[in-house]
Amino acid sequence: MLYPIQVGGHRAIRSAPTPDRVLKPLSQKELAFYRRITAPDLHPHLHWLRKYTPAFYGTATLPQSPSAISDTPQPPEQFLELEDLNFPFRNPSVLDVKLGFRHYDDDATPEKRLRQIQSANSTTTAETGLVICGMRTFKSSVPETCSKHFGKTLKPHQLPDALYWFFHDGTSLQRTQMQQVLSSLRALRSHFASQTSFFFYSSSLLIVYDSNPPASDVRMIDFAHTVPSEGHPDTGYLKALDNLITVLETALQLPHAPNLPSNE
Ligand SMILES: Nc1ncnc2c1ncn2[C@@H]1O[C@H](COP(=O)(O)OP(=O)(O)OP(=O)(O)O)[C@@H](O)[C@H]1O
Ligand SMILES: O=P(O)(O)O[C@@H]1[C@H](O)[C@H](O)[C@@H](OP(=O)(O)O)[C@H](OP(=O)(O)O)[C@H]1O
Repeated sequence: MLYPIQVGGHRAIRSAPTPDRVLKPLSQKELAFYRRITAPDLHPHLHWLRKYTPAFYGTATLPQSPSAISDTPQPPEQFLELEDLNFPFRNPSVLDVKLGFRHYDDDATPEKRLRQIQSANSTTTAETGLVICGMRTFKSSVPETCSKHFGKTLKPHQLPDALYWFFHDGTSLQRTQMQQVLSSLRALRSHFASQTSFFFYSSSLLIVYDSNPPASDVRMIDFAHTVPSEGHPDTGYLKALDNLITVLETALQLPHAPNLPSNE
């Protein structure tokens, strides 16, 4: 069954048989990353990563859905079984924001590199290292969503407006959850600043909150292009994280509801 609260991404997440888990289509680099950070011999300097990523429960296979265009039986599909980050919340509002200025790894073909560079140059990524890949938020108990296409139409100066919109539940700005998220981002930043093990290309933060009861969570997701950095810091991700903190601080100071481009 398709997972009902997917806000970003280009491949369908599935609901897992266990209710607090999701299934994400498997990619080898993402599997390698989760195996590395859950390995018993992970260096203690990297243990913080386990707190800021979904719990990993191994791999799972599902039979392929029958194809409309072929009678030939297809091999079963493989998935990563991950903690469902929305599970603890009653009405989760969810934001997927991609961090970093470079969204391809060294294995990308020249064509893919060019596509990703052009995409970065035409969005908020080029200036801020941030691009909104999707969100859903409740306005007076009614869910509203924004696609990645909406995120791509934003100009850098509109990012605080977009976060204000995300954290406004139709009645009031959820300042407590914004402050909680800011604290989590600052804590993540302090861990991240000393890591020299990975480049997190094309990785996102999933920010989740609820109005009632007030609660929030911030996790790193999407490691399909996370690669060993062999002693080098990921300065692009760190700069993007700094910018996200500034954007959220600015959103908290906005005097009134902002004007945003229409989500058509
Ligand atoms: N562990 C999780 N718990 C809950 N929701 C999740 C989880 N992982 C992913 N999602 C949902 O699925 C979406 C897509 O996830 P993800 O970014 O990992 O996919 P992707 O297809 O690799 O993305 P991209 O197109 O950027 O490469 C997220 O925006 C989020 O809504
Ligand atoms: O968000 P956008 O602008 O749509 O860009 C896509 C996004 O970067 C995906 O992560 C990437 O898939 P992979 O993670 O599988 O590389 C996809 O590559 P693709 O065009 O090769 O599918 C891009 O098109």
